[in-house]
Order: sequence, then structure tokens, then C-alpha cells
Amino acid sequence: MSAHTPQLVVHRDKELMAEAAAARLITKVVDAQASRGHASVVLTGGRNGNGLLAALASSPARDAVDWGRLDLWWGDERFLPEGDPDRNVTQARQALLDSVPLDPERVHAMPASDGPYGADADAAAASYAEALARAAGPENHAAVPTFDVLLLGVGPDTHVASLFPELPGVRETERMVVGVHGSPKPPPTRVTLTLPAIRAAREVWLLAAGEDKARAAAIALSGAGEIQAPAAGARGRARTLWLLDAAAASRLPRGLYPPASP
Ligand SMILES: O=C1O[C@H](COP(=O)(O)O)[C@@H](O)[C@H](O)[C@H]1O
Repeated sequence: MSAHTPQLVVHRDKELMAEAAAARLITKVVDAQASRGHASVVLTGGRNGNGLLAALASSPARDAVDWGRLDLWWGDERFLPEGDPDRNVTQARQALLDSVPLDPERVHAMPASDGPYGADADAAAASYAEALARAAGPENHAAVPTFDVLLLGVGPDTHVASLFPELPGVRETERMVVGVHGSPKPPPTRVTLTLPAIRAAREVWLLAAGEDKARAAAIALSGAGEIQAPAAGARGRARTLWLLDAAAASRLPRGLYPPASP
């Protein structure tokens, strides 16, 4: 099976999906730290991403992670003032980050709209791209680190990170990070990794739980184009994993799930 072929795991409900994904992430991070001394994870916003972080916070196995040797990056951010409750980083802090001993130098939040770039989301995006490029080593395949795991929530319209169907961001082939203007989901201004940055990750995990994600999962996994269905273009270098609950998997084409017998 090619690394580009998505693998699917379907859980009974969203709570079990969040707990199983948290357990899976802990194992991945612990293994990476054991073999290379450090690990890097790209976080997502949204309900499913925050559900995973909350499950991780309440897992006894969280203490197996060396939090001080974990780099955290973001796949996208809602371009709002620092501390705004709708910022993805604010929600991640509440769900998990404030309760684990992270090294603040390794927590790479995207800039806020009242930060050094003011309301200029494009300048904020360029500065995040520079930070990623500085962190990328010669062994990396792009101007971003080879993230161990990159998490993506899947929106009901098939968006991932802040790459929305048909908007310029999803068409970007050169830059690693771009500003988003006129997002159909509020707030309208955002900053996002692009598909080339996402595809530099070793593993990409797409999270989809709930009935409102069923159509998006079915479209993205049925051969749709990435411009129309950005989730279809998200893949990892070594693995692309869709983690779903039964409701989100309910409209998948026959033969995709459960896996067809050989
Ligand atoms: O706005 C966003 O939405 C998506 C999906 O969120 P969900 O609540 O429908 O699961 C999320 O992945 C993205 O990071 C976020 O900025």
C-alpha cells in the first residue's frame, strides 16, 4: 500500500475516537523521543482536535511524554487578538497545554492580530514560514521540519487547517504558510499552512467525528480533487491516517469501510 493511500480507523463514537487518538499520539511521541531525543507535532483547532487534547490531558499515560522535548506547531490560526477565546492556541492551552510542563521555547504559536504584524495576516504568515524554515534541518525535505505527526480536523465543507475549497490558499504550491482572507467560516482572516507544508509531515492524521462530517469524509475519500475538497490533498510522507467515528464514517462508499477483503 502506498503512503498516499489513506488508512481508515473507525471508532464507535467521538469520545472513544478522541481517547484512542490520544493514546496513539502518546505512543508516537514517546517512540520519536526514544529514537531521536525529541518529537514534533502540528496541532489543529476545531472540536475534534480539542477533543483529542482534552483526552490526552486526562490520560494517565500523558506522563510518559517528555513534554520539555516536544515541539508544537499549528496547522492554522484564526487571526484574532492574543488570548481571544476563539484562537486555536487559546483553546489548546485550555484543553491541555497549560497543564503539562512544555518548554515555552518549543511552543510555536502563530502570531496574533495585535502582535508585531498588527492586522497584516500575510506578514504574520511570512514570519511563521521563516520560523519553520529556521527549524528545518538539512535532512528535511522542505522548508519546514519533517513533523512526526500533523493533526488536521476536517470541516463539514472538507476544509483542513484554513484551506477552504476553491480559495487561493489551497492552490498555493510554493509558500509554506499563507494568510487567508474571506474565510467562509468565521473569523474571515486566518493564517494557514499550505498543502506543500502539510505534505512534509511524516504522518498526517485527519480527525472526523460527528454526523456533520460524514459528507466531507465521503467526498474526500472518493477521489475528489484537492481544490474542491482540500482534505483530499492532505497526506503524509509515510502515512495518511483518517480517524473517524461511526457517524462520520456512515456515508463512506462501500468497499472503503469496512476494508474490502483481499
Ligand atoms: O476553524 C477551524 O475549523 C476546522 C474544523 O473544525 P471543527 O470544529 O469543524 O472540527 C479546524 O480543523 C481548524 O483548525 C479551525 O481553525
